[in-house]
Amino acid sequence: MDVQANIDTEKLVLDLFEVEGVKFGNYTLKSGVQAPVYIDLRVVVSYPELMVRVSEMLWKASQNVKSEYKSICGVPYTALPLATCISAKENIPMLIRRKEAKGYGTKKLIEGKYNDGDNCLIIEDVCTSGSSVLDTVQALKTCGIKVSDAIVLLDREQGAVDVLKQHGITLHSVMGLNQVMEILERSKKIDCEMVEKVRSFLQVNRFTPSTNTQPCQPNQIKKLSFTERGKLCTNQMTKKLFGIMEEKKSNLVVSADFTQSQQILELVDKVGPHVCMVKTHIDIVEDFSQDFITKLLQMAQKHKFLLFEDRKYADIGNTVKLQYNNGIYHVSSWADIINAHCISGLGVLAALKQIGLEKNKGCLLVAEMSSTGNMITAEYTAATVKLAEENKDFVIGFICQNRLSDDPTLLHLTPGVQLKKGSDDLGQQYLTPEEVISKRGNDVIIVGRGITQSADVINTAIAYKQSAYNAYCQLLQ
Ligand SMILES: O=c1ccn([C@@H]2O[C@H](COP(=O)(O)O)[C@@H](O)[C@H]2O)c(=O)[nH]1
Repeated sequence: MDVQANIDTEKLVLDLFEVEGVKFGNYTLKSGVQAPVYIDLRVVVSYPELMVRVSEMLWKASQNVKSEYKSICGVPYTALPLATCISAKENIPMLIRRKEAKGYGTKKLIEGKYNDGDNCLIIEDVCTSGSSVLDTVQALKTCGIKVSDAIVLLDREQGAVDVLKQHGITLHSVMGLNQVMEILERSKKIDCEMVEKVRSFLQVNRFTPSTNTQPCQPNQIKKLSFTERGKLCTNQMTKKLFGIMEEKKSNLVVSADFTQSQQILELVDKVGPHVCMVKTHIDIVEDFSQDFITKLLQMAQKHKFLLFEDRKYADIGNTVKLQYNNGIYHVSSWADIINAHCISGLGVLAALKQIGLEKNKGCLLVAEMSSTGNMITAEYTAATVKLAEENKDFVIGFICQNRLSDDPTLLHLTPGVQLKKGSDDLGQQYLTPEEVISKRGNDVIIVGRGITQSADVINTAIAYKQSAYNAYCQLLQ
């Protein structure tokens, strides 16, 4: 690094420290991990001179990029104004990645002009694992745009270089966290104790490139208890569910797939003390009545469980809205949780949200299915996970077969569970509770016929509950 670059970096670090862009203390990161240092470059928009300086340094670092590129794209949101400054000053076209689910208009993931096969340079403010860069790369790829390089102002040096390399992307950084620490210690802004604390944090908390493209393995998942995960949630429904699971020591959902309301009520009264949730298919009930719903709600209160209507909404937004709120079932009036396939686009989620959000309801996205030959692809699952991560105000997790997201505030609920591995004669496939929780790293088992068709419903429910909860406890050790 030349002398001038060193001076510029040092000044920038001190200025960022002054405006609290770099902070020390005890911070909970997105992954749920506690960190002694937090970098928050969102503040630079309030200091235009600083913002220009940061963008100039990013541009300087981009001079090391060997590949040609047609445009730049900032990772939303913090790097958006930085990319805008570079684009305007250097006269290089910019692309914008749309982050929110947009249920109307052109539904474009990427705004701006581009051609198939164009190369785009990514601009980012801070890199930890490289996952935010990869999200933007994925969105660009969906539109036929290639990415070979990314520029970041501050690399936290926790493994992003290797993770991105595995995806064919070279990460160029203006500075690393260790360099930031050296500058701040030299300038007496922090003491050597803090430097040591951050260094050992960086050593222990490293992200490594995955060895395959399969969903993350349980041993990669942070060993947080349901209570600890509940504390990280801002979504009240997720928080509530984590609380019930811990209090009742149950990560069991029973699927009450009976066609007579009395059968359901009898089942629910027996298994209620042992489950965190009861799942219904309300449209198979032949004698549906408001009185049945009233009694079901009373049971839910008596035994402290949530009600999940497994309707799997999948139509266009307007229809879904009517299905959720109207008809004879008025699902939104009694079900705490519903679920949806996002096959028809973002309108489904937008519609359910319009009704459910103000009633404090939760939604699970169907990301994988248990049935043999189902047509869900890896790309569809990945897109569903992204949608969930971007809509956590309403989405509480997934219906899935594997752990799909390492976000501790998203729940993974798995149907297709019996005490013995097997299948039925209509394509349903069963895994054991241990396989689902310990090996695959999911949170909750959903059991239907394994319990409902047993001669001893109560003791069978207890056996499933203990098996799933013990598997969860073992993961924590
Ligand atoms: O992929 C999926 C999604 C939902 N289900 C539902 O779960 C229960 C399973 O019942 P079992 O009697 O335990 O087979 C049922 O209500 C399904 O509609 C699923 O099985 N797989």
